[in-house]
Amino acid sequence: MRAAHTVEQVRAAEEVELARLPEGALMQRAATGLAVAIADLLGGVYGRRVLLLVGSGDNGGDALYAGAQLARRGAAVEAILLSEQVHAAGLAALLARHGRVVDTTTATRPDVVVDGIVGIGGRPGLRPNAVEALGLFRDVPVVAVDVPSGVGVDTGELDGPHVVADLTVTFGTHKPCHLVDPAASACGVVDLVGLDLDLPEPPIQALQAADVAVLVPRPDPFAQKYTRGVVGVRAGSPEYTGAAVLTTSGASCGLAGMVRYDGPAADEVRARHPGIVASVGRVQAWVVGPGGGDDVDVLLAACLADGVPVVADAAALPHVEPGHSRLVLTPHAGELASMLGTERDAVEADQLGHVRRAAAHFGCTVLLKGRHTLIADPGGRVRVTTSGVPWLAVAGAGDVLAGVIGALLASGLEPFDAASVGSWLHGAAATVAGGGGPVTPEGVADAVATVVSGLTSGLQD
Ligand SMILES: NC(=O)C1=CN([C@@H]2O[C@H](COP(=O)(O)OP(=O)(O)OC[C@H]3O[C@@H](n4cnc5c(N)ncnc54)[C@H](OP(=O)(O)O)[C@@H]3O)[C@@H](O)[C@H]2O)[C@@H](O)CC1
Ligand SMILES: [K+]
Repeated sequence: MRAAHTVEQVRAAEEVELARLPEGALMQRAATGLAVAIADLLGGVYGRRVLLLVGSGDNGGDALYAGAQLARRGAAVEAILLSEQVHAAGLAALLARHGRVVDTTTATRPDVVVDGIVGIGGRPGLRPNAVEALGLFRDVPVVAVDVPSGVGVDTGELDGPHVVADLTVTFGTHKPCHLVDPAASACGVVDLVGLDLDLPEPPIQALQAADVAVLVPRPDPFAQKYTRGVVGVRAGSPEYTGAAVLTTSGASCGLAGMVRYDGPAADEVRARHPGIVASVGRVQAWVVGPGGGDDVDVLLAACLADGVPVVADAAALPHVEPGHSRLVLTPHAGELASMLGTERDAVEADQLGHVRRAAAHFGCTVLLKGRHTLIADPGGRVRVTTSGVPWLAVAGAGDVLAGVIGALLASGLEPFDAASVGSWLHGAAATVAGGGGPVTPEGVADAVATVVSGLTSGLQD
């Protein structure tokens, strides 16, 4: 599990550790991890040129100490000081190793720029002198210390100028900005240097393959199709039969024991999946909405009246009312904006805030689709999916996702787990299906079983 903690949580944990350790020890640990990561990126140290951008706080201190370590190993290290006051001991360490203080007119072209402008104490945005310094060598790789300066650390928002890093070396734990877009897209690769902090339960997590392997349902030896769960799909309309085929393809990923289809595209659905039963009967979960027509409000009400968990997607979303705790809503940013009475841009700019608001308002699990899909429960807990690929942004992929989540609900997973596991599998399936290239939604649906078998093969009793 990759965990992200808020600035307040990190500060509290650091305070305990700072009181326990000799002065400066924690920062030295951070700086050493940073220096190692920079050396890895450069493929060596001796003779490399490093430019440090140093702000007024301890983030600049980390950069200065790491610079001193690199200078000791033969790098030519220069520092632009962006504040009259910088970390004095860090600066002394750098100067003692023959590092040089320069300005924007005297800096030499470096092999790497190290962003030590601000860390977790920073406010969003950058001051003009930082913007100027960052503009000096635009094509040189940037390593951000702890966070790319200027991003909203706790919110994942980008409000004003900010660093765009190739690598971010963070300390102790991830922060929300490392996982949540749009800020996560400014982090590049994120490298975590452990500090042995005693941290509380993280408010934000990103499932990893090992976590999904534990959560994914596995049939017991005496399972039969009904005990594994039946998922019902009410999707498609005479105009949109494809949505019915794709939603049932997701539902047929093999994670539930049986799929029922109730809608106008039964012939198309059965042509692709002969095992699907096209009649109404008992189900353990419903998926409703993809490609839905005029009667989608009636169908949603019928699904909810069954008292089983429901995935509401696409055309069903505008008809959802608060108060159904076993509901999973799966909007994209535009749909969520309509549901909350705001603009798409506002949702995209503050994805974490809006998904949490929606989960609290509707009192159920909400999954906001995006590059890093977010899943929130009404209590504010959030999971982030980082397994996807850009090729997954393709028409029909959302129908497949709704089907996969429906299958997981039918198999007995709780809504928050079903949504986050389904989203992770969907992303991983796109990676498998595309092999690094384009994917079709059908290909993604077919690849879910391969991903699950890869996960569970190591867990057989
Ligand atoms: N605690 C620990 O044990 C460890 C901490 N560690 C490290 O410390 C970092 C946190 O350090 P920190 O608390 O000194 O805050 P930090 O982010 O460097 O600077 C804040 C100062 O910058 C300023 N400022 C604010 N916004 C700004 C902006 N947009 N643009 C420009 N300037 C801005 C503002 O000062 P002002 O100039 O406004 O007076 C503010 O006081 C953390 O990220 C990690 O790297 C590691 O070594 C591990 C051990
Ligand atoms: K930084």
